[in-house]
Amino acid sequence: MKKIAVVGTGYVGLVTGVALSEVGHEVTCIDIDEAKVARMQRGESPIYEPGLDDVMKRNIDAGRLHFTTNHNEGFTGKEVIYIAVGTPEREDGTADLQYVDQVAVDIASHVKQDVVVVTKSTVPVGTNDYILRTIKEHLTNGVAVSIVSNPEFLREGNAVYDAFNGDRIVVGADDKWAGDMIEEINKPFNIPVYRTDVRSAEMIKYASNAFLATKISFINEIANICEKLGANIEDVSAGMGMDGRIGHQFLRAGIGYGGSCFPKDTKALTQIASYVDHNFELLNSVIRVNNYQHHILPEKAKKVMDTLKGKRVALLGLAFKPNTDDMRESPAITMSEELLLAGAEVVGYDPIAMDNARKTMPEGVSYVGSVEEALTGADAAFLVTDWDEFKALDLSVFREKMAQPLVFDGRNCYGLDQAAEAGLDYYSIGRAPVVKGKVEVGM
Ligand SMILES: NC(=O)C1=CN([C@@H]2O[C@H](COP(=O)(O)OP(=O)(O)OC[C@H]3O[C@@H](n4cnc5c(N)ncnc54)[C@H](O)[C@@H]3O)[C@@H](O)[C@H]2O)C=CC1
Ligand SMILES: O=C(O)[C@H]1O[C@H](OP(=O)(O)OP(=O)(O)OC[C@H]2O[C@@H](n3ccc(=O)[nH]c3=O)[C@H](O)[C@@H]2O)[C@H](O)[C@@H](O)[C@@H]1O
Repeated sequence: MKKIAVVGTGYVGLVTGVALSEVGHEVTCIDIDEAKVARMQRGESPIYEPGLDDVMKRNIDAGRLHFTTNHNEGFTGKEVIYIAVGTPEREDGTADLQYVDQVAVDIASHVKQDVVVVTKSTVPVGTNDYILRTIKEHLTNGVAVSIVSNPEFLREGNAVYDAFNGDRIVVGADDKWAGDMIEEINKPFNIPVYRTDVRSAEMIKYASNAFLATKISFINEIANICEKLGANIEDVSAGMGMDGRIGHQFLRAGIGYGGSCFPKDTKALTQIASYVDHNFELLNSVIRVNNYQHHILPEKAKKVMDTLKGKRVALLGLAFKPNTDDMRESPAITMSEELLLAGAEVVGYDPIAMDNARKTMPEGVSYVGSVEEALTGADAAFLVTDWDEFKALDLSVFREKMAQPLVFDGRNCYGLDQAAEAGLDYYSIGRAPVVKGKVEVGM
């Protein structure tokens, strides 16, 4: 079992540290955020992630998982250091590498023994070479350093499950012995390991996210066409997905992808391509389609309602997807900006993300503590996030609480017949509208 340091305790760093300790390694997680570290030392996860607290507490109690703000203390005696700091988007869409840069300097100033540096953060192709150069330039003693690219594929909300049941672990190493060491560390997970060189591993991460984003934009385009032609996107997706070459996953039409990674990684990949004079036309279109899709519910509402001015609109769900409190690039943000601009009164409710929503949503949105409160007196309801709580609703609540039962569903949470039976006026994605309790089949 190895002695490991993990730098950065966002989703990726914390889940990586917790998972490595769970399989028996001794792990110290380092973060510069003192409040966060204090919480983690008490066994509290700073992020909402189902199941994470339990595994975290178990390993702290077993003495295998530690947290510190001190790099020197964290790096002492460690054979392996994982980098898991953020690589956010700069204004021009490129990846901001300032945190990675800082970690490289931190490593160089503090390591006192030979070390393998493992990059978990999503970084542009060539960055690992650059990190290694930076470390070597700043080294204060003559230790040997090697670098491995080991990109992360976890999904927020499923992060603990993914850590132990992922489809593959990618190990990109140009030094075979360093790659062997990281493969060995990951053996207890029993997940297939894919070995490659550093640059290919870096590209696998961007290409995977870009491909999944492409599937989503593709199905959203098909949905928008279905709607005009009187076809049903749910049936179309199901029928397409039965082809094993296509698969069912990431064919759910909706209001476009959000979150901390697809939006930033798709833009970063178009920039990476542009450095080598390649215009990534397909991915540029994927991004454009997604931007349009974020506006699709307010656009529908503008068409159906005479005006949004003075109308009370309930937003059900604010997080970018269910089972997370992450608001980064949530479609709820663009949507509420547009509704407020059109003069609507916007009321938001989310089962988990309310605290983060208050920090990130536009000013002017008000918040309530339940679905019922959100719907009371509302002229329209927007389903933004497909939380189980909303999917399980007795649809009579819309008729009972709202000024009029007008529902715009961005996630196709309900069947058309179900909406019709409940007497809703119901507009969803890529399907026929339901008007006055009747499905308007055909064109
Ligand atoms: N969020 C996700 O689901 C996934 C993220 N990724 C990638 O993983 C990387 C990390 O993303 P998140 O976990 O969302 O990060 P995050 O942005 O939520 O957290 C990063 C953490 O690093 C800390 N930090 C910054 N500089 C530091 C330093 N010098 N020393 C110690 N700590 C430092 C910050 O205080 C913060 O707690 C990004 O490159 C992201 O693209 C990859 C797969 C999934
Ligand atoms: O690099 C990352 O950060 C991660 O990005 C995504 O994970 P995540 O953003 O947590 O969530 P997803 O479940 O992929 O959903 C992303 C967005 O796509 C949307 N989506 C997803 C699937 C679908 O069929 N339709 C659809 O609109 C979701 O609502 C959400 O807004 C990838 O799935 C992870 O493999 C990757 O590690």
